[in-house]
Amino acid sequence: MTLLSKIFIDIKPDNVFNFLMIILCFYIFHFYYKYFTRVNPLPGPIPIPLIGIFMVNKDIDDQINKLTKIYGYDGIFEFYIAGKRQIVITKAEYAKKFLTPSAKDCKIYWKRFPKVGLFEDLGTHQRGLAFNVNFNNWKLNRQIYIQSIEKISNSNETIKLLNELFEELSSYWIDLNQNNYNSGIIDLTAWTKRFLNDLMFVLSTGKRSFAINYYYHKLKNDKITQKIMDSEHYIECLTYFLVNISIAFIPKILRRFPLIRYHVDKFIDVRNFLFERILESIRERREEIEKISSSNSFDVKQLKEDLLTSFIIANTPYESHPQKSVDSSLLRAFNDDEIGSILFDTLTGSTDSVTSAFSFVLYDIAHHPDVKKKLLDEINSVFKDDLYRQITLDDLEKLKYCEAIILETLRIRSPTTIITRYNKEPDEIAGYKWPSNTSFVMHVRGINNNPLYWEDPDKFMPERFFKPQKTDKLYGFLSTSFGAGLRNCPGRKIAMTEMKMLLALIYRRFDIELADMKAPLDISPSVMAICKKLEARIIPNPI
Ligand code: HEM
Repeated sequence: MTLLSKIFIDIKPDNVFNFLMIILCFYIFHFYYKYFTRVNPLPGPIPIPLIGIFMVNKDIDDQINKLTKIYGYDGIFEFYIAGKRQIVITKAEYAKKFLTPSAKDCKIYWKRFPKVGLFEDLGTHQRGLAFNVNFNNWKLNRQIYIQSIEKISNSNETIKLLNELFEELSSYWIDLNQNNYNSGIIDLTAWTKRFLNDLMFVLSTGKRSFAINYYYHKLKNDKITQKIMDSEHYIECLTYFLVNISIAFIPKILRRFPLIRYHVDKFIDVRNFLFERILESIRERREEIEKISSSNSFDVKQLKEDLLTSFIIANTPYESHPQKSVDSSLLRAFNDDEIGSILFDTLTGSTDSVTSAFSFVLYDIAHHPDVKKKLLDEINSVFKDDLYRQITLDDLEKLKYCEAIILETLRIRSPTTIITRYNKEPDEIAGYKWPSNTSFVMHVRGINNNPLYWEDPDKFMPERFFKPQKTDKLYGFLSTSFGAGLRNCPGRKIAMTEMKMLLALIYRRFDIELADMKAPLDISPSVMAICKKLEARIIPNPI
């Protein structure tokens, strides 16, 4: 018997407890020693070791917002999340290096995360977009992504699809209304999420999913087929993944702890299920493309314009715009896992974000009758009495007030709470010199509601966007909700198209009354402000 095993056998439960207590005391001492000797001490709450400062079961965006109001007056403060120091920036001037980065700053502040724990274990940190930590690989993916998403963001086909899906949705709403389901009250967040999922599924994979169909039949207690049920399970998984994304960052050493282990395993199962569904679509589409392209009369124009097709033909002779200024060793066709990772980021990033933003928009309109009146006036002036014709791209162009409402909602409250960046090299920010790998957190609401840049920042005034804003000069765009600089949100155009279309489509034909005007927004306690539900009475306008 070795000396070591003898020692372990001799250990009694009391000794184990004492040993653990000594480690804990040591950890606490070490934590506070590092805290009190940290570089550039900034204002901020004193952290609790391991936990940091946040109540994990409460709206995190709201908690950060309260801290910003207490400590963020100078544009920079600090807080701790799970034992790690975060430098919070609430002044656009200090965030300029992330917002409008020069070529040099791009390289320094390109990283969103230093490590992406679970994704590294799954090997997906070198693929896709959102969690990719390999600069050259990300750059190529991003270039191809921008070209592909540009094609669908403002196309006539996308607008036609939105019109058609809405016809289906409104027929369900009218039927529920006629049958006085739940006294006319429906959950608008639940419907929007399913509508947007069905839309993005077609735009991404060319295939239809049946989430709105499922939801309607579920409410009516109808019999539901397996195919339709699958769409619903998929949506539940998408939301679970996004709401619980912080699980991916739990340090490896903690992942097997009894309570944590269950959540980590569930998170991986959900992620694998979503990924497998995407891989299925890729395999099907590859077969279709091979079949069509083997014909003698094949013309590239015969191929569909969805994202999946664009990724499959990227870096192949079928691609119309070959990629430039990227690492030439990467110029080969994507394999299934690479395409899967890009589509995965699209499907997880596009449904709950737009759903929540749109739920906030509906909530704000309901609480501002003057804004609602102006919105209805604009809709009436564009569509006159013709409420049933398809909305076109030209109509969308004219809906300027609609757009201003969305921007104002996103300014006041966005689904995006924070935007993170790590500096690859030591650098100076806000007059302080920071070592490399400092974690910077741009607080979206902190900048979007800062009185330095916005007149009456707490007031809901869509009209403000008809005048130039101070922020135009600072970072050249109106809202930091979609992130900033080199790594900003590539889906912002399609997100705005979806929300403008939905606003016009809904208010052209329906009136919305919130079920409880006094209720605050119902937000999940997650790093992203995901709206859980928005109950409202939806009343068809008299024809
Ligand atoms: C209102 C809706 C949306 C909001 C508020 C939003 C916000 C954001 C933010 C803040 C980021 C990080 C930006 C940064 O770090 O600077 C981001 C990244 C991203 N978003 Fe969105 N987004 C929305 C909709 C969409 C949609 C509709 C899509 C896809 C169709 C999408 C796809 C992505 C992707 C792929 C990334 C990762 C980009 C990269 O790492 O290069 N988003 N989004």
